[in-house]
Amino acid sequence: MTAFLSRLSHITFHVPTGTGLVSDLVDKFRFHLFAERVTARARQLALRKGAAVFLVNESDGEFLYDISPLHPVSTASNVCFEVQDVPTVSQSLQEWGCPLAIPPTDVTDSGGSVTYCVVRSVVGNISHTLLDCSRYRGAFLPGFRAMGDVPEGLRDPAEATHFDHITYACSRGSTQAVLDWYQHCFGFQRFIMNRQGDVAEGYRIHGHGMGLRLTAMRYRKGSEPRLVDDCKFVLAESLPEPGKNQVDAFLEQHGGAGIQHVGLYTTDIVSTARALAQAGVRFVEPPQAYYSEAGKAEEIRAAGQDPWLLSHHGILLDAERYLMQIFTKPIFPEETFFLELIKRRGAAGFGEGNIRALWRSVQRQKGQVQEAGCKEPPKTAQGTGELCCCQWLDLGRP
Ligand SMILES: O=C(O)C(=O)Cc1ccc(O)cc1
Repeated sequence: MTAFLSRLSHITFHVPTGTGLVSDLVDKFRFHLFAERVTARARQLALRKGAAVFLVNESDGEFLYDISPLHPVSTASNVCFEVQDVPTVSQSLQEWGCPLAIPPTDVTDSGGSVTYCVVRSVVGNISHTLLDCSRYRGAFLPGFRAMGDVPEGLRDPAEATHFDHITYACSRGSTQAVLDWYQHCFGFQRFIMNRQGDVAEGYRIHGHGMGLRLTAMRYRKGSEPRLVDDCKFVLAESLPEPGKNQVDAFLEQHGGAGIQHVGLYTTDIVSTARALAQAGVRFVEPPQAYYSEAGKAEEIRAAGQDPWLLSHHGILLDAERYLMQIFTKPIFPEETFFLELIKRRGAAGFGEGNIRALWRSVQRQKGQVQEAGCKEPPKTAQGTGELCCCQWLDLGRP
């Protein structure tokens, strides 16, 4: 029997003490710190934005609800799901040859009790904590102390409602094995991101120095596919092409496959991007050529959006039934994990059109620079002179 998941609970980071991740999440990304567990050997802090919850584990001490990954760099390494019956799920996983890193374990405090286990996935350092919280009424999990209420009522201009998707950077040639594992263990199902996608091959963006294969999957609750607003998973694999792209950079600097980015859903991407930028979040700046590509302004207007506003904030619009997205710069010193804001209007994909459009705009902008004999890097949307979209995907970097 497949181990069906009830819902995504939270995503866990492991960082050395004093990295500043918690203060960045609070001060810049406007998450609310709502629960903590502090012992002599570990500090675990839970932060929330809408239904999106991050758990930050600091130092490599004894954590509850996860293994100590002893990873050389800061990492997001655990996607935690709620399940109904941990002992049955863990037995099935073991029968399929998935060894448990932590067997079913009960933790109790005055709010009730929780049973959990941890299974290592087949992707890099990613593991999954499986939790049964049905007997728990506390703020987060047993062992955590509540830290004040999340403000309600007033609308937060930096709002985000939930995790839209989680993207894994996968090693070359591993996509099929990853899909098979998630399908077999948790009943994940592949889905086609857009009309050009292919069941066997996923969506390939290939040629002229750009090589990326994107495949999407989502989990099922019981026998039903989850609703569209539930968290989806993207497998990003780099294809052999000259030059290094963002997935290659992740694999190298992270020390193997792992969680590359998380998409936070927002209903008002312009307000959220503006509020986060004002709070100090650094976003990737697409080249101006992205917005001046033939037909782009019309496409943006046809979607009811303002081309100037989108270009001012660096928001991308993929017009295939459309979605808007904006990427932050990596949040750790390495070129590894970053966040994305995303707003969908009917589109189920992940901005594949944007990746192509960005690539074309980089090529055009490079062409203009060469024609003008210009040695300076071309200006970006916000005029800083940094060609940040190259940094984003390393699209066509010379
Ligand atoms: O657009 C998204 O959110 C994706 O998940 C697609 C994607 C995958 C890998 C990248 O390095 C950049 C973008």
